[in-house]
Amino acid sequence: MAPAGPGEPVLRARALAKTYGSGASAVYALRSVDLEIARGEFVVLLGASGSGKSTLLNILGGLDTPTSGEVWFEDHALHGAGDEALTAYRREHVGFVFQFYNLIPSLTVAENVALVTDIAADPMPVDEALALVALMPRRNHFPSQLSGGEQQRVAIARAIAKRPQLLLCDEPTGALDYATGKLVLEVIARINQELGTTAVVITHNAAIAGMADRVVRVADGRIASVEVPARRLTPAELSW
Ligand SMILES: Nc1ncnc2c1ncn2[C@@H]1O[C@H](COP(=O)(O)OP(=O)(O)OP(=O)(O)O)[C@@H](O)[C@H]1O
Repeated sequence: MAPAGPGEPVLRARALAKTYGSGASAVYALRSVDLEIARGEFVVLLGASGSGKSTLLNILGGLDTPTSGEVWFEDHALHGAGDEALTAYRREHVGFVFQFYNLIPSLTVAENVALVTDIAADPMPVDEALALVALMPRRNHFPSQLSGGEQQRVAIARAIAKRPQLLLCDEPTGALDYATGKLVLEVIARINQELGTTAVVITHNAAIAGMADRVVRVADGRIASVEVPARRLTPAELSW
C-alpha cells in the first residue's frame, strides 16, 4: 500500500480499549475509541485528569499496547506488535515531547539533539533542528543554563531532528508559564505547518484548542466530541 497522501489517515484506531488490572480493581482507561488522524493534521486532545488522554497518545505512539481493538500507522498494525517492532516504529516515525524535558544535563544543547540524529536514518542537521526552534545562539549551552521554555524547545528540536511523521506531545506546556507556553506552542504549530509533521497535543487548557485543525475531547475513556474550529488561530491569537 502506498503511504497516505495529504488528508488521508496516517493513524487509525478502531474499538480501542485499555484496561489496567482486573476484577473489582479494573481501571478502564480507554473503553472504545474510534479515531482517524490525517497526515499533516494538528489535533488537540482535551479532557479531565484521568480521562485517558495519555493512554491514547501512548498507544498511538507505540509506547503502550491496547487490551483490545486495533491501531494502525499507515499499513502497520501496532496492536499486537512485539517490543522490537514497536521500538522500530517509534525510532523511525515518532517524535515525543513530554511535560518534563528529559534532557541529558551533562550534554550541551547541540549534543542532546545529536543523540537522536546520530542514530536516525535520514536526520536533519542538528543546527537545522535548532534553527527551527530558534535556539542556534544557545547551541553550546547546557540545559541548566536555559529557561524551562528553552529546554522544552530543545526537547522539540530533538523530537523533530529525525524528521518523524508524527509529533506526539503530552502536556508540552504543563510546566511553563503563559507566555513561555505560547512560544512553545508556536514552535509546534510552525513545525506542523512548515514540515507537514502530523501533530497530536494533549492539554488541559481548552484555549489551546483554538490552534488545532480538530479538537478531540476525551471523557471517561471515550471520545466525547470532535470539533473542527471555524478558523485555525495562531498561538498569538489565543488567550486564557
Ligand atoms: N499503569 C497504570 N496502572 C493502573 N491504572 C492506570 C495506569 N496508567 C493509567 N491508569 C489509569 O487510567 C486512567 C487514564 O489515565 P491517563 O493517564 O490516560 O489519563 P489522562 O487523561 O492522561 O490524565 P492526566 O491529564 O492526569 O495526565 C486513569 O484512571 C489512570 O489512573
